[in-house]
Amino acid sequence: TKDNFSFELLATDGKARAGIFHTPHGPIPTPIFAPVGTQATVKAVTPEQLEALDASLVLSNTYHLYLRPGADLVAELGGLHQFMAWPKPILTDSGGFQVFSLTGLRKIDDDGVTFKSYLDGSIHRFSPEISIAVQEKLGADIIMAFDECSNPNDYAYNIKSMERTHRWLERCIAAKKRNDQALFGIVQGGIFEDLRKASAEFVSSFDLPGFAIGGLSVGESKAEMNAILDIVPAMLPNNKPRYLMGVGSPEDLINGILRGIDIFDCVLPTRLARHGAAMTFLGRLNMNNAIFAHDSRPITEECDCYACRNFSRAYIRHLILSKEMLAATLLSIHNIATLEKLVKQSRQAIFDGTYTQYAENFLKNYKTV
Ligand SMILES: CC#C[C@H]1NC(N)=Nc2cc3[nH]c(NC)nc3cc21
Ligand SMILES: [Zn+2]
Repeated sequence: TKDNFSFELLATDGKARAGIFHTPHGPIPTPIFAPVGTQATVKAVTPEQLEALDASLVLSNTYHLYLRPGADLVAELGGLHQFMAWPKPILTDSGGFQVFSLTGLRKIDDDGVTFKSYLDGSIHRFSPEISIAVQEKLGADIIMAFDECSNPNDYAYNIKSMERTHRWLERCIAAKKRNDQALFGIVQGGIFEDLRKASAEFVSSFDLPGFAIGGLSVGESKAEMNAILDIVPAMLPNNKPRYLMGVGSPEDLINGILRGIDIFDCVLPTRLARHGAAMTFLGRLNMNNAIFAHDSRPITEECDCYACRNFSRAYIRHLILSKEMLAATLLSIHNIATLEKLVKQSRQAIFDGTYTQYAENFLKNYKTV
């Protein structure tokens, strides 16, 4: 794994960092936002459009692809990069979060979990070894440790599930066979600083190519998330990428970068798009709104994405009201472009040593819904 992956820390500005994470499928400039392609597609967006958006990392999900079409089929067809025609870096989540959040969990024990398929209710088993084997068949560049995702507020249970997640990390490391995939450990511990410290120290004790902060963006308050982010990143090795799972909105990205996070992923830009909402640096625009009926302007004047270069707000509103599929494509392109622009501007500000001002200015103008 060593020679396939390396993290170059190029600049810091306070806790904010700018770098490059080198992978077998190319470099990932950080800070970076990764669109989510749960079932081996970023919904409503083609790989060609993602390339045009300068996306450099795309996520897919082990849980979903294991259930359909099956990891063996993906491997038979050349692995995820060939299967979804995405030649750049891919990250797969381990199924840890999904089996706990998406399905009626049947049973959890120290060996693994038994769960029901969200597709047909059939019974399946996941364990650290099974998750790693599936992720090795899928072939992503970055793979995640199999962790237990517990209620972030239950102290006693968090101790138990953190211990289990730590045992499972050791089993993931032992089960790994490929050396062209980077296994990221996941720091747990809910909203509890002492547990987070214990988890960060344990996970950091392994020489892994990168580290994720899990257990956030699972319903805790922004204040609770920021309090954890005020302390955890600095507990992780400075020379490895830090990945905040499932985050987030524009303001979450800014707050995460300010606290030393390098990699983000979230379904928000594409999910909002499918519900007719456009992301802007000032907040969200609900494109269904009648105020846009005669509005010939692009979604935002400053955006140079394909949607803003070619279409008016009135046209996009028409597509939404007509339930045309192009609405989801244009708004997804725009929303992904918006988050990629945010992280690109952040990276430049970190090189310029002006990130604090950039972040303050952004948060002042941004109206959280
Ligand atoms: C507890 C825990 C945990 C983390 N564990 C794994 N494997 N994946 C995650 C995905 C997430 N998505 C969101 N929010 C949308 N929070 C996440 C947290 C995790
Ligand atoms: Zn745009």
